[in-house]
Amino acid sequence: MIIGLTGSIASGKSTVSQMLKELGYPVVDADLVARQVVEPGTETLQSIEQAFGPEVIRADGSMDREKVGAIIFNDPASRKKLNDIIHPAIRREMLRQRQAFLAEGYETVIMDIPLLFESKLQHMVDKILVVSVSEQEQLKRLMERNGLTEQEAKARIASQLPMVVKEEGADEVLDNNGSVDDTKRQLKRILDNWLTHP
Ligand SMILES: CC(C)(COP(=O)(O)OP(=O)(O)OC[C@H]1O[C@@H](n2cnc3c(N)ncnc32)[C@H](O)[C@@H]1O)[C@@H](O)C(=O)NCCC(=O)NCCS
Ligand SMILES: Nc1ncnc2c1ncn2[C@@H]1O[C@H](COP(=O)(O)OP(=O)(O)OP(=O)(O)O)[C@@H](O)[C@H]1O
Repeated sequence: MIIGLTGSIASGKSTVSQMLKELGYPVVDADLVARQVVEPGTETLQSIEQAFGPEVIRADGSMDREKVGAIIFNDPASRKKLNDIIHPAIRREMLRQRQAFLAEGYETVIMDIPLLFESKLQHMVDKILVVSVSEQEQLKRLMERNGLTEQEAKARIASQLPMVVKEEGADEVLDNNGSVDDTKRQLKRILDNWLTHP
């Protein structure tokens, strides 16, 4: 079974993904893949430099993530430009990693994809698990984790589909407003249910 793990920014996907790894599941992590496909020397990074200018490349040849983030989270046209360049490469690499895990004999693979709904990737997975938090908790956690102002954090939240739309598209919603232990309990219950009654 291919399980799609998604949610909104700072809703707790990485926290849940870590729990899944500890339970022994293989995880394809879209945020990690997004870093791999723009490593220095890749064609994707060259295209980004052409589109956004040499100022988004650091002296060591890597992408300046802070600069690119400041541009794309505040401007939908730039976000689309970046997505059009980077998403095909991300999708190819995610499918390759998924195949590799299946070929190794894993029967369940987790695909942690923050933009699963925005990029209409529902077809890539059999079940969708949405990690959800209240708007208030999301804003607080995002500001704390990334050291962002309220305005910067709100711009990032607004660059994705509303939480409620993702919940509506989910097979199961995991409520991550409570403690990490509470989230782990919910996760185990959902997995037990899916894997015993697929
Ligand atoms: C803009 C970038 C450089 C900012 O890097 P940074 O290290 O600050 O953030 P990180 O990559 O860890 O992403 C954090 C979260 O931001 C959100 N996010 C990232 N990119 C996007 C996007 N294009 N649109 C909406 N939300 C996004 C996701 O929820 C993601 O989990 C980076 O996010 C990026 O390269 N984005 C484009 C690739 C992409 O769409 N990644 C999302 C997973 S497919
Ligand atoms: N149940 C919880 N209680 C308290 N803090 C939490 C809980 N779950 C996650 N956090 C914290 O909230 C922040 C966001 O969580 P996490 O990084 O897992 O979110 P994410 O959905 O992966 O974010 P992103 O979309 O940016 O990759 C982190 O600092 C994390 O430690």
